[in-house]
Amino acid sequence: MDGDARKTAEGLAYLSGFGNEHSSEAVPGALPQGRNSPQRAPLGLYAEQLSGTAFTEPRAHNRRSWLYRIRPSAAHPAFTRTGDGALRTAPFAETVPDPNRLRWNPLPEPRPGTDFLAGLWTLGGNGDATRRTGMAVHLYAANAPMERVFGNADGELLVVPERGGLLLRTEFGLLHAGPGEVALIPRGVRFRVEPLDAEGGAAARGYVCENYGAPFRLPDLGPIGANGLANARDFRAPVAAYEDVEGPVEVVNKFCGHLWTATYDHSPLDVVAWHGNHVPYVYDLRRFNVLGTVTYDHPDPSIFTVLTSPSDTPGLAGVDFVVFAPRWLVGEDTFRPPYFHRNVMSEYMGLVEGAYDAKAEGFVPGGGSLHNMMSAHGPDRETFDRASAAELAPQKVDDGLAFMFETRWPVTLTRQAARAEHLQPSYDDVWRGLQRHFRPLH
Ligand SMILES: O=C(O)Cc1cc(O)ccc1O
Ligand SMILES: [Fe+2]
Repeated sequence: MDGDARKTAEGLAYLSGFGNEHSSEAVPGALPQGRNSPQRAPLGLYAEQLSGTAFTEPRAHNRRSWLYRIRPSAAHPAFTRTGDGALRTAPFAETVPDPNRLRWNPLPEPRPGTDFLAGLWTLGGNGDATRRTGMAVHLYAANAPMERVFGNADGELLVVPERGGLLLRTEFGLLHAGPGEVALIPRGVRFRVEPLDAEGGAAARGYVCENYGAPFRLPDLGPIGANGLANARDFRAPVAAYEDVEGPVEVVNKFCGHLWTATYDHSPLDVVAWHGNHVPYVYDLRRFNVLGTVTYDHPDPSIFTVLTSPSDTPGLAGVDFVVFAPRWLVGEDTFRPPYFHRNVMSEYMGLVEGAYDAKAEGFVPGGGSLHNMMSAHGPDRETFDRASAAELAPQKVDDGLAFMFETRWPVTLTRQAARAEHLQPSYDDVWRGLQRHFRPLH
């Protein structure tokens, strides 16, 4: 059974560790021993493999799981096209890539009865889902539980709640993620989302990075050593839990950018036992071991990488998930906030709570900013003036939680993002009025 499972505050049990060969059974004896495909699987279950990487990828990166389920996934009728709503997928060609610095306010409140899938709204992205490369930035706002089940063939989904918690019912079991945590649903894994406990009946809100490329993994630590940043043991996978439901269940499948639907005669969340490493997980960003300078200068934000999806070029990520978590700043003779810069990578940033140390105003929880490849950005005028004059005592930055999806290619906007009412009209103004201070000595 799940001897190593630990329960959290929400009463859910989890298995700990990133990339582990986990195993779990909701009914004792459901998991075959010594082989994956016995002639007859225990308890009359069907055995099924779910591959997240090619069979032949190196063992260190290979992802697959074995599922023991009431019906095989193959037992379903044909899918037919359904509306894509506000969901868009790479390649993104609705607009011309924009070199401007852009910033959005939060999404408007959704209509009552909006579930997580209907509440997904795509901002933009890059690459090509059919080539399993690139990424998309989505936001979500949901005020109703999903009745239907969703699965995404196009990539994995990294969910970053900003307001309200989410209960994720997956083929592998239940996960809970609230603001300050992230949840990852691997490619192809079916799930249903229930928004929980957003205050005053407000919609649950957040961000989603859809990663078409190689599955997110922990970054190498190089000279940092064997510990630090996100520690593997803090990632939590669910324990097996299944629905034994006979009757119509709608299953929606995102495939190469479009939504397809089929009505099954049973719930596909019918996995009684499983083992493997292609599994959903949650991670509490407050566990991130933030490293930084103890001498001088502002280090590059790569030291804040939680998860990375590598490309074929060593050191070049398809997308990195980076978190700006509470930390001490002690740099001497140092401009401490993020520096002015132009980056070959493209940066989408969001805010889970509080404020961000490069922006005095206008970058708000639930909103986001995009600084595409080579666009000049950094501290706003107010932050520059304040930090240039600040007394450099040790300072705890603990009034916010920001994050970045940093990607190798420019993010091309969807039409709805380019025309959105919640797109801020004069973001450039935050860098207006930066005074010249140059005084040549002669
Ligand atoms: O633009 C940003 O705010 C993100 C960022 C943070 C930082 O500390 C250094 C570089 C960088 O792009
Ligand atoms: Fe930046």
